[in-house]
Amino acid sequence: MAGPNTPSTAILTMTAQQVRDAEREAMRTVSEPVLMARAADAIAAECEALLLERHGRTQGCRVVVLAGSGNNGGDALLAGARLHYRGAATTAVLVGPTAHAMGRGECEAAGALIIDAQPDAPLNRAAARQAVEDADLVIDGIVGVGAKPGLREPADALVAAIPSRAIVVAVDIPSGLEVDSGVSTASHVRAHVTVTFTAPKPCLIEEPAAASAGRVVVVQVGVLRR
Ligand SMILES: NC(=O)C1=CN([C@@H]2O[C@H](COP(=O)(O)OP(=O)(O)OC[C@H]3O[C@@H](n4cnc5c(N)ncnc54)[C@H](O)[C@@H]3O)[C@@H](O)[C@H]2O)[C@H](O)CC1
Ligand SMILES: [K+]
Repeated sequence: MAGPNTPSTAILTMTAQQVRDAEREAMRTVSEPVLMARAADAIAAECEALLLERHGRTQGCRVVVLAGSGNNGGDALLAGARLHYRGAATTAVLVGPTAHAMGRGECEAAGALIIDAQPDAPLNRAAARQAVEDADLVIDGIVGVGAKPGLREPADALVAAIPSRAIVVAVDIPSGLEVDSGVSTASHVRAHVTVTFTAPKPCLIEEPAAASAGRVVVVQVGVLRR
């Protein structure tokens, strides 16, 4: 609940549309891959700090990236590739009908394991589920500000399989939440930390949704608040 010194959320937050407009403006001078690389650097640094705090190392820690089709999945895949280069064992689980090309390419180049959980392939689904159950850290890149609320299959079942001991880091928002409100009725990710870009979104500030975001880290990637 807001206290006397808490600024109004209208001042603090940016809606999905406001972020999209600001991002479009920024991309007149900075390319999308550069913005995404900055986002991925920040996500990977946060994940590494969490793994060091919990396990004393990154080396050998099992990182699972749940990646949807959009740029949110791209950010998460790029972060997973960076963690793999730093000694973590990254598994990228693709939960959308397509995968972000640059993100997938960087995971492949790094040597991370890639499981496409989308086609109706029971073996892939079982392998994806096992990877999630074994994870030390899960990066939620299922959807970001481009999303409609709720989780679809296979993401829904995979999120339900995340063990309570795993650290969960959400990219931009916990997937499944309604970006611009505090409503949290649809199925969604429950994160320990949310790494968000440019400004917090309303769902990261307004209760009850905010309870699913955990600690919120706001990262400036070069998109100006307007
Ligand atoms: N704001 C910034 O400065 C930057 C943000 N970045 C990241 O980009 C995403 C937004 O990416 P976008 O491609 O526009 O959308 P999403 O990835 O959120 O999702 C689109 C994708 O998801 C499908 N979809 C929609 N709803 C659902 C659902 N409920 N379940 C499953 N799939 C769904 C839809 O069909 C599309 O295919 C932002 O959040 C940041 O992470 C930039 O990387 C850097 C700058
Ligand atoms: K997300």
